[in-house]
Amino acid sequence: MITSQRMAAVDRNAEALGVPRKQLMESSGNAVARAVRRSADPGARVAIVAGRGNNGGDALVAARFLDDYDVAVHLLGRPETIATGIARENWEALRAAEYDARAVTDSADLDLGDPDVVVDAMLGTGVTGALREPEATAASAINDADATVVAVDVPSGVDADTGEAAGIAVDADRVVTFHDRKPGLDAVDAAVTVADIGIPEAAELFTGPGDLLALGRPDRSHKGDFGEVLVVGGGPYTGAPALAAQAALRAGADLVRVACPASVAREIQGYSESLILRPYDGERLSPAHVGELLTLASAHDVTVLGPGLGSDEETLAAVRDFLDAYEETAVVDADALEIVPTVDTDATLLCTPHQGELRKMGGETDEDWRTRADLVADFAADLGHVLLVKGAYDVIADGGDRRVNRTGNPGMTVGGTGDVLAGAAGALACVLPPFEAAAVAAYANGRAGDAAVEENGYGLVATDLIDRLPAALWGDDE
Ligand SMILES: NC(=O)C1=CN([C@@H]2O[C@H](COP(=O)(O)OP(=O)(O)OC[C@H]3O[C@@H](n4cnc5c(N)ncnc54)[C@H](O)[C@@H]3O)[C@@H](O)[C@H]2O)[C@H](O)CC1
Ligand SMILES: [K+]
Repeated sequence: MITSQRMAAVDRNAEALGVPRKQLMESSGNAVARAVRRSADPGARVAIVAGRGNNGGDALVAARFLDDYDVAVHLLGRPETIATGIARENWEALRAAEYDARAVTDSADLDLGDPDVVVDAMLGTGVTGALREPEATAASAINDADATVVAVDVPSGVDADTGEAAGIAVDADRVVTFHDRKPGLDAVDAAVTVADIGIPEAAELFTGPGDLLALGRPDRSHKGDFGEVLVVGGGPYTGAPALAAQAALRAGADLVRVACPASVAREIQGYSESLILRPYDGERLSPAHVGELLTLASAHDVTVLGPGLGSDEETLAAVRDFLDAYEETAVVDADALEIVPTVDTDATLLCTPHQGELRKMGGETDEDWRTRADLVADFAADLGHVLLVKGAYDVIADGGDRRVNRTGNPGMTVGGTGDVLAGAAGALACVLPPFEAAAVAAYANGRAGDAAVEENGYGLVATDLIDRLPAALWGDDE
């Protein structure tokens, strides 16, 4: 099963791996032609009804694979309104090769003839709302035809994720869907074929520019309108909470506050005026502070728990008490991680251990990233939380899904890059599900580190990553 949003991400990742969309469209079109061959013998009359998007593009390709059929192509709309270059190029190829291909601008002019097969390629995963004209009239003409209806990817008018139709939808006999089954097809009464269109498995397994699409594009007037992050950190160490807080801001959080011991407040403030501190009395986090921390945390979307807290037993007892009572989303990092396996919490946790911390949590790791991915996936399933295990290849797992991040470089083993990652994950977890937030945070943190090394060579320091997070998250794709 794959949702439309994830399909778009995988599509983009495939392109970044060197498999361009036009090649995917050629494979999709070929799969559509094979479905027509399963529906009627050569010589049969095939009416292709193509929309202006890539769903239509797939069928414009299919026409070239059906020369031994009597094919007529009906493009709904003027050719210059075709939405993508790859679809337009396929239209122009049909015209240049003098296929029977006509543009229908008024649905009253749509005449399917008396086809044996109709290919429904009006709309696929790009449909929004009820079918407008001319697609709506075309859909009823298709439904009235005495023909086998082959739908491309999803019957037009059906939402690929829910299977619902906001208005009229094509009633297909067969559906050829691409790469993986769409959830909405379970609600469709048709014979569904899943066609492999040559998307490498790596496009799903490895993070890539497609994973950033889930973020949307904040308009230029302001950074991502994300949410509010509380960093609970500081004590023995003061740089860590400051790095995490600054990273959360640069990764799109609207507001970040740092809850820290009063004894180190001035030192933490010294890292940046933009930090808003909420000091609690004393030198380190202790159970006495947990009540006020829970109140403070309830005014934020996500808590980043751990940077610089230290591992004093009072502090760890406070971490346990906090997680026992907390029910929202928390990124857990550094010394706080060792509490997670034995705490029974209703909170949604995104844990960011390096391999040493993973072992301290009771997890296993391995030098080979494939083995490590299996071990981390199993441990995440036992733990019941999201794991982002840092390494040359970061492994993200939530017990179901898993992803591997390849961005980053050896320079990033320098102290503090983990705090930056935790802060970025905190901001992203305000707007994305924790698994996606972890994958995007790992990808962006590594890309920021790669950009820093590209510009300055090695000798990277954690603060070099912070300023590069916005470009890594919203910059032009690779
Ligand atoms: N993801 C993959 O790996 C591949 C997908 N392919 C095919 O691409 C379509 C998705 O294409 P897209 O251009 O994003 O959208 P559609 O063609 O489905 O529709 C967009 C098109 O339709 C118009 N539109 C939207 N809503 C309505 C409406 N309610 N009424 C009328 N018109 C509507 C919109 O304006 C656009 O013009 C996917 O399904 C696959 O078939 C690739 O080709 C192969 C790889
Ligand atoms: K369709």
